[in-house]
Amino acid sequence: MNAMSSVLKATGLTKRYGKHLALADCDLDVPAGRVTGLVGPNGAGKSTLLQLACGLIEPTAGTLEVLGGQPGATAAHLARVGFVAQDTPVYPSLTVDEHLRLGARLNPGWDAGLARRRVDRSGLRPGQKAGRLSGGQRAQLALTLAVAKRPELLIFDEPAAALDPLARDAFLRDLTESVAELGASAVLSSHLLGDVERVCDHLIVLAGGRVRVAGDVDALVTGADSLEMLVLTHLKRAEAAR
Ligand SMILES: Nc1ncnc2c1ncn2[C@@H]1O[C@H](COP(=O)(O)OP(=O)(O)OP(=O)(O)O)[C@@H](O)[C@H]1O
Repeated sequence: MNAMSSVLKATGLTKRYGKHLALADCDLDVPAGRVTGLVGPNGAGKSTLLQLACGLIEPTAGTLEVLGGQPGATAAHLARVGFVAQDTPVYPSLTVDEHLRLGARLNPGWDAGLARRRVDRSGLRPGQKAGRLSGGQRAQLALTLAVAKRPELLIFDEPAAALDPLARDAFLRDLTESVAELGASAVLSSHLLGDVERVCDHLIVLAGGRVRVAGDVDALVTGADSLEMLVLTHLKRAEAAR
């Protein structure tokens, strides 16, 4: 378990695409050792925040520290973060085994045993081309590639959205187990509030590029409130304030 107190710390974080303001002056402090759910309507800025956290794009203003450093600044920092992007992209013409070999070559901390165990357990055939995998199998492969880096932080952008209920159940169980096994932290964006309620113990609600609420789920969801009611209340409030 790492001793760091924040995995993600944003101060005045702002991202513009041309004239469009995707994130506006966001302050965030995501504690280590949590599974954080990032929720919000379409276009809220969730993918933008996660891409900034992976160093795929740069902020327009403000700062974002990930694991105490600048996202994606060095190969060593990249190795500490595992990212599973929306639609869980893989290389269609490479086989499952070739993906694992590529992962081993690109990542200094690659855990070949862990990767092999996950592939066996998910029933993925080593010789199968990734382009022929089902959505659920592709998500399992993408999760394996992210986890076998043994990152300190796993970032997931709606990874389970296209999965059937059984595949989603297996994927979420796997995700939770992987985070626990690694002693890692995770940030997961999702529209599926039931999934968030099941796996997350910290919550960020984004709407219109602004942080509407952030905190531990236990502290935020009190009394008769459910996580779904809490999120809906904040989203309706944000909508009314537009
Ligand atoms: N590369 C880009 N160029 C221009 N505008 C962009 C770009 N990427 C995102 N946007 C805009 O920024 C805003 C935030 O987009 P983002 O993808 O971060 O939202 P999101 O919360 O992930 O949405 P969804 O739930 O639909 O995936 C949207 O209005 C979107 O149209």
